Amino acid sequence: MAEGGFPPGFLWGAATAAYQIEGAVDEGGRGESIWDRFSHTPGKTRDGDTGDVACDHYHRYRDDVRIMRELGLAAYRFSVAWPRIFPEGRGRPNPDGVAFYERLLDELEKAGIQPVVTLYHWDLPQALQDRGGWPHRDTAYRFADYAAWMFERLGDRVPYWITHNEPFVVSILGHVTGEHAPGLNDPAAGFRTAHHLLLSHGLAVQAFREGGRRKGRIGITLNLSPVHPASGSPEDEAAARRVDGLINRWFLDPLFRGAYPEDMVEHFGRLIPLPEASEDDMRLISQDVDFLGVNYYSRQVVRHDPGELFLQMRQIDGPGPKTEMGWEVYPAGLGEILRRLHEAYTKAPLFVTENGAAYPDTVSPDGAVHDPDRIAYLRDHLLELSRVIAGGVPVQGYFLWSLMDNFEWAHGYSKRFGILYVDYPTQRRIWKDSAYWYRRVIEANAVVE
Ligand SMILES: CO[C@H](O)c1c[n+]2c([nH]1)[C@H](O)[C@@H](O)[C@H](O)[C@H]2CO
Repeated sequence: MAEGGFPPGFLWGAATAAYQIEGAVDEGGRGESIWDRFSHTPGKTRDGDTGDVACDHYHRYRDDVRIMRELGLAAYRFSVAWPRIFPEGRGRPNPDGVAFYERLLDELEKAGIQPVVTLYHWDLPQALQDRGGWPHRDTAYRFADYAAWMFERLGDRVPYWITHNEPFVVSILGHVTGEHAPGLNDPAAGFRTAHHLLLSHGLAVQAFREGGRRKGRIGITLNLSPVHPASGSPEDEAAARRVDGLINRWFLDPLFRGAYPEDMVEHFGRLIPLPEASEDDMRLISQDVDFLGVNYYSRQVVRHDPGELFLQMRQIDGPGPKTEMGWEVYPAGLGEILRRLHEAYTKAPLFVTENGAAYPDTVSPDGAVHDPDRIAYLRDHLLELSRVIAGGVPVQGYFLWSLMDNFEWAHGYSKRFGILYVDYPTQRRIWKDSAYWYRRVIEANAVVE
């Protein structure tokens, strides 16, 4: 392939998530999620922003799919809101809930766009949280029931299923730092959550396989980052290994090696009561997947800090330019992580299921949204991706985060990741320059200027 080129059939997509774009939180029989509860809790989100309306995608999905078709997307990654399917998280399914997703699938099918469905992108039914949430082992089995019901109902229409989006973020930000729903500060609960998320993934894979030879493929999406020491000192290198041990290896090792990383079990075991990892659990967790999704945004740079309780480390800024999230622009990290996965963890196909950047986009007097920094970010990461694929790593698709500006969790609507600008008061979608650019990339199946 020429520099910047991609193989024939490479899957060009964009990604979103239910709570971040749908709105209509009280429509169609939807039950409350932990993000409804969290975002309506004073002080939890910037300016008290909530996903009550978001991008009103629940009502505007036809127009949004039309834009996807005009962009030339081959695939669209979205998540199903569990509380729309099972308002109480369990029991009787809600026909109006699944009907919304069937209408969305109809539009995608008419547009020739392949659906990539994430079953869990953080919006746990509040009713399950009230019964203990992810720290409670039973929730893993409720997820498996939900997943099995979805496979039965939509299995013939969905070519790619992703069980979970970023179990690290759900576990640590939701249950240890408290920045995300349900807002707990309980490390033991965080590690039980991580185990039960992985267990629920395994139970869902088992249900998918037992449901007969389905047309689709199933995988999981992890947020993965290279972790670099701030200096070559042994202390900083050890700190980097510890952070790598939590962000990357705490999830990769169970999924692909059938066991938690020993160095980290020893490290955390001294601080926190860790959940039991039975042989049966680890066998379920490490079943083969058809693909691995990778969400990549930046690298981590860390130094040793004996005063920090959890990992004795301090994250520091890398020297590169920063996005509006304060994340260093570091395209080489995408190649580093993808090559490491292929060499050390799995020969399964890989998908970049999220990559993108937030910048302070504004609408210019000419009505356009000029976002050269985002185009530069995307171009540099796609050039790196092209090199990785040319080097033999089987990356089969790329999903830009995000199709449109949306509810950025605790940051509310203050951060814009979309290639479509959303004017929230009017809900107008305005193509940013990056949208026109991405359409040209897709048309060329190669990075363009
Ligand atoms: C370190 O970034 C994480 O991997 C990450 C970044 N992001 C994510 N995970 C989530 O999957 C999305 O819902 C966010 O909207 C998106 C942008 O913040």
